[in-house]
Formats: sequence, structure tokens, C-alpha cells
Amino acid sequence: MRRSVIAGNWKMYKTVAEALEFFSTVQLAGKTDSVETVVCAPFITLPALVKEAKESGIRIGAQNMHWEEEGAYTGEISPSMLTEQGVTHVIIGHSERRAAFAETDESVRLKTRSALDHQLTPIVCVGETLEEREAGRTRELVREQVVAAIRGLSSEEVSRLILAYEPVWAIGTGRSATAEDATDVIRFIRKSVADQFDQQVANEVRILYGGSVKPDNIESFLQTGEIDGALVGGASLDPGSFARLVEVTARRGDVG
Ligand SMILES: O=C(CO)COP(=O)(O)O
Repeated sequence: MRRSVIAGNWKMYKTVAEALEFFSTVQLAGKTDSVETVVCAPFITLPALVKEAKESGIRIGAQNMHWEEEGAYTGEISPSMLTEQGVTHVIIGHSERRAAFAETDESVRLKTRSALDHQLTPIVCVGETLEEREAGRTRELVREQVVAAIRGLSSEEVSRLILAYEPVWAIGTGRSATAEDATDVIRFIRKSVADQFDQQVANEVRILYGGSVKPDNIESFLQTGEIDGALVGGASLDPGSFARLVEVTARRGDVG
């Protein structure tokens, strides 16, 4: 059974005070029992949010981490620093980090491996740019990114991770992929996992869509049962719209 997921990616938004304000306002009315609900917030807010979120059932995630345990890596945060604080999830390989901070398929692989070793749930992002899409390279690219990220993992480890298909051209643009397109690519990603491992693991891994998801379009992505939830940027910043996303997703139930 695949449990639905709504994960907010706050990116570089919200100070500690603003983040706490979000949690004092958000009303999920028990919906986190049926939907794995995560907020991935800036590092500096994480300790306060883990405390604040306890009652709400919302899990707290980071947006990045280093793969090493410790070392001379100025400005980096290690997996143990996250788990010590009660962080449970971590976004890995977001396209903004690939594009602006030179993350590669290899660093994504190392981080995924390390997150799993530390019992963190990695939310591994893959997706093509507009140029790559127009060149007809979407499938080839996402397969490459997925295969690189899961290389060397065991089946059990693959079943613990969450993949997120985020076409770069749909992020923050208000132009989401169509539900048909997203479903098509996500089905292909599941097949890629099956080709590398087996159908059972592919049936267990959760795959999300991300890119201009809003309360008024999320239902269309969930309809076929192929997409297990969403990784949401802009619409996760507002407590009302975040709650609405969780509420609509809760109606889907577990699939698989
Ligand atoms: O990048 C995203 C989530 O990781 C998507 O951002 P938007 O929902 O703002 O398009």
C-alpha cells in the first residue's frame, strides 16, 4: 500500500517567527492520519518547528544535507545534525540545487544513500528542463536521474524513499504539467524502478508530482491513482492552502 504524501518545500522563505506563525494557524483536523504530511523548512527553523509540529502530526524535513557524518565542509549540515533534532525527511537533488549549486547525479546518489543510512526519508527530485522536453529527451533524462539516485540500494531501501517528478519548467511558473503528462512520466519512472529492481519495489515506492500544484488543481493529479501526492512550493507557504492540499489528498486514501 502506498500512503499519500503532501510535502511542502518552503525554499528560502519564512523566518523562525513566520514559520511558528504558520504552525499556530494551520488546521489539519486529523487528516495527517491518512496523509503523510511534511514541511521542509529552512535549516535554522527546524528545531523550533519539530517542537511546534508535534501536536499537528506534521513531519519536519530539511531541503538539503551533506552526505558525510562530519568534516571540514564550511556551511554544510550533516544527516546526524538533522536526526538529532527530530527531522524525519530531506529533499535531495531539487532542480534549484542542481542548477544553482552544481548538484550532480553523483552527489544525489551519495546523499540518498546517506539519508537512508540515517533513517531519514529522502525525497529525491528528478525532472527535465524546457529545452530538454522540447528536444524529446524527458524520458531519457528522468530515467538517468532515477537510475543514478537508486544505484547500489537494496530493494528495501528503495521502497523507503520518495521520488518527486518536478519538470523544471513547471516550477514557480504557474504553468503545471497536465495531469496526463505527469501521469505518463510517473508511470515511466515506476517502470524504470521495476527494470532496475522488480515490480514489487516499483509498486511500493511513492512518486509525487511537483510544479505549480495548487488546491484547485491537485485533484486532477491524484485521479488516476498513479501519482501518490505532491511536492509543493508556493502553495505550501499559506496555512489555508496547505491544509486544503492535505484535505483533498486525504480523500484519495492508500493505493497499491
Ligand atoms: O519546486 C517546487 C517544489 O519543490 C514546486 O514549486 P511551486 O509549487 O512553487 O511551483
